[in-house]
Amino acid sequence: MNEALRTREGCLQVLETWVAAGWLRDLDLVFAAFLAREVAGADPLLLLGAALASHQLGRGYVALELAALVRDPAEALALPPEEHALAPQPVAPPLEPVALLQDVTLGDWQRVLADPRLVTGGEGSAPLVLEGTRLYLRRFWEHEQTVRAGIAQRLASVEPWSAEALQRARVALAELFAREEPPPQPDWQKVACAIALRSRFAIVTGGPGTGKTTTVVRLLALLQHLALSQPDGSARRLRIRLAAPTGKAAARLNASIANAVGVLKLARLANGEAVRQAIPTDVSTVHRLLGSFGGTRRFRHDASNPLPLDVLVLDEASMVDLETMAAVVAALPGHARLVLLGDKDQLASVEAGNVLGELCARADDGHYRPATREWLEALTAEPIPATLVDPQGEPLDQGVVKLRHSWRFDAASGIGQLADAVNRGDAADTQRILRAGHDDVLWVELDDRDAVLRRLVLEGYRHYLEGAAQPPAPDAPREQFDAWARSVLKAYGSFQLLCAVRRGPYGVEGLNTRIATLLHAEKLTPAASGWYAGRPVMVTRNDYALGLMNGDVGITLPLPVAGEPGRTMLRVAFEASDGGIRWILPSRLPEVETVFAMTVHKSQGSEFGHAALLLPQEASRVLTRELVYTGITRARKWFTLAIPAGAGHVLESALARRTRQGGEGPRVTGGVRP
Ligand SMILES: Nc1ncnc2c1ncn2[C@@H]1O[C@H](COP(=O)(O)OP(=O)(O)OP(=O)(O)O)[C@@H](O)[C@H]1O
Repeated sequence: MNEALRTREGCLQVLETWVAAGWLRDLDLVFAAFLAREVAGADPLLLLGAALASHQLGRGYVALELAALVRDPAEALALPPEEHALAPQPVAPPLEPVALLQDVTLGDWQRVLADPRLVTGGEGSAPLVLEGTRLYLRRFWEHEQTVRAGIAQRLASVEPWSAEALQRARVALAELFAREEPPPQPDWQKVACAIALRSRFAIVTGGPGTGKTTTVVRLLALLQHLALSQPDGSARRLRIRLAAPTGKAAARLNASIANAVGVLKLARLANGEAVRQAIPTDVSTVHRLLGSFGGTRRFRHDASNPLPLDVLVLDEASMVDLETMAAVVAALPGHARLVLLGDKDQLASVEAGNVLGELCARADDGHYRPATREWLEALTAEPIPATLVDPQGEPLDQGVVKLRHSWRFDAASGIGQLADAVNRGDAADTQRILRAGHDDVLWVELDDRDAVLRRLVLEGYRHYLEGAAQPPAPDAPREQFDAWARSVLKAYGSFQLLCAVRRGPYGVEGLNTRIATLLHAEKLTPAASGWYAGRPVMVTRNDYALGLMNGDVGITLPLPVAGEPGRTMLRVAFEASDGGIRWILPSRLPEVETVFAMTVHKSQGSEFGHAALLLPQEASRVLTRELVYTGITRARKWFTLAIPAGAGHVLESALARRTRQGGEGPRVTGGVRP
């Protein structure tokens, strides 16, 4: 074993050099040092394991997968980080994990982890938990248990239905899905409603425009109709709440739900209008729903003070991390239904835990048991394909449904086809679609002198910047300024440049500076740095006092100063979820960055008329199939893929690499599967 692993001091020293080089967080080292102090004689390798399990959390993995670590330490830990080539180097390069761990076997790990003072299989209160070959920090193991138990309990709630109740549900479903034009068979939206009706837990996953919102509104109508028409005097209105992980996602769902409720065809349901009135359209963020205490991890609603509701719909669930999901599940009353909506193929949350991706890992193939199929066919009269039936299907499979038909992108649409090819990791098909000359998909090569980039951003941003330069008359009422800000924000939202990485010439940091300079040179903005009218900014940290969340985007605009005619002052205009405009002084916004270019990660939960994805010159670990897919699916009407000259291989390598789903890398919530 490496010399450094013979003593605790040696081990901690290596960790210190890793922290100094920016490879590990301070937190990871502090955790290992704390355990070294608290437990006399703890093995140095065990301390290393603790620091690495903590490091993995910082990377989004809820556990350290020891088998993967032994197989390939550099890949399993992403150390040394690839971007370290771009960062200033410390004087002496640190010892690399590959060298440190080269002769450490799985057996060595298992031996040192058999120290019940620090590691158990879950019992007691030791700070680490070992489950199989996965090493957890206890808190995250507990979160996994909470989610697993909450889902299992709800899935087990399948109760026999009376023939009368089944008949009422069948008729109501048929009414809700009655159409002039028959949809492709089976109608997965209808099947999804039947699946969600059967137990208290369901996931509806699907790509963009497959009708997740449409489906959930019909499901809520169905549930409310059944509850309101209970024949035995127990009729009552269900308490339904809608939530999404970010303010932006909540605002978007708010608008689409309101629209979908408005167009619901309920005339033929006995209590149709009462049902419509009983479907809420206001969507809150998960944090607001749970009642967060400022920046703390505690919530007002938890197991001891459950949420007062009967049905919770959680949209954009792919962005929900394990800790948040555990908080949601813990705060649900036992009888409540939980319905998750999201696109399983998108990037997972930045925080630890790819919950939706893990839960939907088998969704493509259904795995419905014959009894489930029978129930679905009886209720919906839709034929369930035999290929999706599996007598060995797991309980979780019975609660998951994938919508398979896009209503937004028809078969001829380039965006739909491209998203599908990327999702399958089919490089040849992706190339073919990019070159096929679709109206909605463009492929461009970036040059050294930024001529193509210039054209893209001028086309994309000119419209909103010209709007930003034409404020109402200084004495116009505030409402006019609000309306102006709303129109500028809307125009800004019609185009977005997306980056895969932060650093390097095609990383978000460098690009934002270049684009600001470029727009200023074109006289579209009054300055290229500092605060200026038209500067778009993104909040980078939750600010509970201001009510702004990480990821919120605002635009800097001049606003007249009250009582001082003719004088204006720059403010940043943010659109609130109710459509109102909030004008915030720039000096009150310490944590913001310019956002002409945005990372794909930050763009999750948003959509743009035209999205342009810029790939970097080099392949890297962060460039994955899910990232490219997420970038493409941000586009509603047009998508542009921009690749630096000579970097065609970057796309191919991204398609061949998956993030945290399946594959060889550490799995995240592998234990969630009941
Ligand atoms: N069964 C259907 N028949 C006709 N049009 C539909 C149907 N389902 C959805 N649509 C239409 O397709 C579009 C997308 O639907 P919806 O917003 O429900 O999808 P989504 O999966 O929630 O989309 P997003 O990608 O925005 O999350 C909407 O315009 C909707 O009216």
